Amino acid sequence: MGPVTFWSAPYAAGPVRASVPLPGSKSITNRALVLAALAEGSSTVTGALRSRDTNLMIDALRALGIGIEGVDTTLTITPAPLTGAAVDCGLAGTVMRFLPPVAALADGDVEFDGDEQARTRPLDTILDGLRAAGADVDGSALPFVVHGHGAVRGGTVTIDASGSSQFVSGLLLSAARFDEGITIHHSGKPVPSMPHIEMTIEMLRAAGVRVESPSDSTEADTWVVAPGPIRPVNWTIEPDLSNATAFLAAAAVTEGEVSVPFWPHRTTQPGDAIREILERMGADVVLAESVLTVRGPKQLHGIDIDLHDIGELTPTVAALAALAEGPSWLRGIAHLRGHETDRLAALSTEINRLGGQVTETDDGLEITPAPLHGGQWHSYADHRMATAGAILGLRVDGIEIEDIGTTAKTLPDFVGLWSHMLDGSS
Ligand SMILES: O=C(O)C1=C[C@@H](OP(=O)(O)O)[C@@H](O)[C@H](O)C1
Ligand SMILES: C=C(OP(=O)(O)O)C(=O)O
Repeated sequence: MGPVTFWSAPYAAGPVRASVPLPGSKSITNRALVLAALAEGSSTVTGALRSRDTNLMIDALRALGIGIEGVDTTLTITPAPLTGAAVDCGLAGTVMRFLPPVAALADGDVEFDGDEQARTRPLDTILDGLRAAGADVDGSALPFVVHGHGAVRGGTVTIDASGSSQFVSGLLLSAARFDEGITIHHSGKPVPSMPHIEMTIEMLRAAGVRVESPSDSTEADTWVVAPGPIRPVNWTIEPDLSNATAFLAAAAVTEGEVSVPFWPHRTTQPGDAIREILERMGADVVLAESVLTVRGPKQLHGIDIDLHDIGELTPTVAALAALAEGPSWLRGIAHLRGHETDRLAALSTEINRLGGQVTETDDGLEITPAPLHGGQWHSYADHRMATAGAILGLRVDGIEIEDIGTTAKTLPDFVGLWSHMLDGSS
């Protein structure tokens, strides 16, 4: 670990006005890579995100024997027999939850490890689920080993996926390659981040896999994947809408105007919900000809919102709420305690350090706006904590953000894009 560095978050003296094109979605890129690796022929990925999380996925698949060629955002993936390997998950939920089922199909031992902080992220649910599907797995958290035997039986498994939707997505992505496919029953509190499971299902169907989800059967909380081939696909990746939210928030908090081009008309990305959130908070939001434009109001309203399905947006919404004129309640997000860091604790600690008034509840945050002052903002190796600090910095002079480089998890050029966005502002 290098020395701790702090970045002076730029203060916006006036309204921010900019158009900001964003790189590809982390969630779609990493699903496309996994499906391409398991397909029956070569696939391409165009507009891939290249960031720490996606590069870890690429490195891991290569280590498992998959051919991945190409430069930058255009990749060709050529499946090959899966072999034993060592996989570095970093802090990437998509790598640590999507690859164990792939590893179980390999011939040989696959050793998983990751960042120190990743060792506390929940994994037991998916590793137990894999064992129930007949895989040979040692361990319940990072580091762990999957002893691949070239095939997985599959069948019916019951898991409690209330901690993360990625437990369901991870099993679904590989299940067509299991001898019996898979039937997943969820038993427990509601599964969070359902749009991310929809994303998995849509992408599986695009690759010719037969999937039944609760929305097309009478059985709640049950997903079924039939065994069968995964077709190669030429994937085109949408821009990352969750990363876009920080830039759109810049317009919302400075009475500015920010546009994001190539906004999809229909998407499973949770980031799309920022449109409704910003409107409810008083911003003017227009989607026309694939360009999303947000115009900030004189003063943002507080919001009472259940973010269970779209927890990824919490750090942005918390920053907006801290700068609003009335109180906000962010609910349904207890599972954020298992994200990159305990995001409920991190957001309340850091906003309060700057003079804010945030209380953690059982399943969320209560945010009462208070005059904020400059000071240090700790990132906890969490890309979205760092970007939340940057949003506050636009309105609060003197915020110093620890380890802004952590944004490379999903957006390596955050500083460049943020500075460029501010170039044209007065
Ligand atoms: O499948 C995915 O790509 C993701 C699912 C969600 O995870 P949780 O269900 O753990 O919140 C989300 O928060 C994460 O950033 C990405
Ligand atoms: C929770 C997140 O990431 P991960 O994919 O590592 O779970 C996130 O990006 O907000």
